[in-house]
Amino acid sequence: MKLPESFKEKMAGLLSRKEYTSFISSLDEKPLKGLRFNPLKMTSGEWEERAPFPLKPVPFCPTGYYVDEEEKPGKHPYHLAGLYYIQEPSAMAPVEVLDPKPGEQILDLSAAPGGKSTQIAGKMKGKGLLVANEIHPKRVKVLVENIERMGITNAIVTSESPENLSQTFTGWFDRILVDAPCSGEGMFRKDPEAREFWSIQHVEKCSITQRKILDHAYAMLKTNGVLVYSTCTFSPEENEQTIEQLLHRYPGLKLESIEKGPGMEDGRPEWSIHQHQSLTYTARIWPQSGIGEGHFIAKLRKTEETTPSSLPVKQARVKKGDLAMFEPFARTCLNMDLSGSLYQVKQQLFMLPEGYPDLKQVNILRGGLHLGTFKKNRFEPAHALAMALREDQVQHTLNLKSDSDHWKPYIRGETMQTDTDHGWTLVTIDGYPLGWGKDVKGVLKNFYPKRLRLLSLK
Ligand SMILES: C[S@@+](CC[C@H](N)C(=O)[O-])C[C@H]1O[C@@H](n2cnc3c(N)ncnc32)[C@H](O)[C@@H]1O
Repeated sequence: MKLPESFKEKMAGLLSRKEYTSFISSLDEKPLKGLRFNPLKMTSGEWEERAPFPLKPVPFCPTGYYVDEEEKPGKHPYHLAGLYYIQEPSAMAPVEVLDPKPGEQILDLSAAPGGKSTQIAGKMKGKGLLVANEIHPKRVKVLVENIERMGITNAIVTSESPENLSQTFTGWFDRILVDAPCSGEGMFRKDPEAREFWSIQHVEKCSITQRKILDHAYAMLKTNGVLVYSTCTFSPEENEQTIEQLLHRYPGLKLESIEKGPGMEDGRPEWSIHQHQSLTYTARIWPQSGIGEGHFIAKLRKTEETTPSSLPVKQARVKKGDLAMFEPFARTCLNMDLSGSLYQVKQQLFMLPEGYPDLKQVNILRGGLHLGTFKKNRFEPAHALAMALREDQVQHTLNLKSDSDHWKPYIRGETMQTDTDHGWTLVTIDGYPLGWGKDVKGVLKNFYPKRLRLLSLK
């Protein structure tokens, strides 16, 4: 592999000769591919029964699997149904270290495209509140799509700088993940652009950004809260040195030891300025380990007393006339009660997650589960709602089978023939939702979102 000369020189200076040889030769091997099944939609037993290609478990992530190089998991309809998320295996490790629990308030500060947010949500089981934030306005759209595809109901998607977000959420979160923007050396096997873009100056620039992000993350953490910092790069400036400086700035933060399974190594105190031995508590994954492309992870706990912002819980609210449009839909289409937590923003209807705070100064792209849109005299359900339902929660389904090609016309946006007149119908693949159709007198009008039709057929 063609690598920047100054990168090679730097790594040769850091690693022993044996380590360097095995590191450099591993970069000539094929990158590892992986996916995580979605525990919000199925159990691991169901997944193992249904998995459409051969899989090998990722040792450090119970929902993670290695996928053979020749498989194309992005083309299977189970991907469209949100049954799994395609993710490089070592990127599955930080959320296992974060260890989110149902009912907690959790922030993913740099969340797009959503690999780690969707993993966090899987562990929260729909309980508590996940704030998935992405500063970049374009990238946040993909984040919303992935949150919706995976059927997540308890997330707010925001697009703010860490600085702005910390004005609202002082001392508020039980757990925060900072999966920082970095120089991406762990992407070298996967992404030629990462190799071309690399420079010593970029490493330095990233390390400055990371330090600023961490200052704001610290401010947003509760007393006793857990902060996990991760990067997909090898440079000490962005890893051990960033953590070392963070510990100097905040004596109230304590490093906690990460349990290392096979292939995970300790962080390197000798690569930091003050060589704190506790930096061995951090974890490194190297490509030569054979378990993933490369990551650095640190786990910290805040011991300093912090007064949390007092944020009032948002009150559910829908205009009476609009509610009268939603109710017939709910009565004739759903087998579940959604009333009580409904909230309206102009023509859009949402289901608020439990304990959803009233946020005035935050740019919110998705405040909970998008249920649908009030049109002229009718309610049209959202794709996000379809993706968050189970087939037993609706009255009418049209089930397509993944072992025939019948699902393809649906995701191309074509109408389909039925011999019924059921109205709103959940279209499923082997029983798992793909989207909505409206069945009127034997013809199912297609409501698979236009923006996804193109993506799905690529
Ligand atoms: C490594 S990626 C996140 C990947 C994501 N956690 C996942 O698992 O899918 C880092 C993210 O940080 C965002 N970012 C860039 N500059 C930032 C800043 N100053 N503050 C916060 N986030 C930033 C990038 O737009 C990018 O989406």
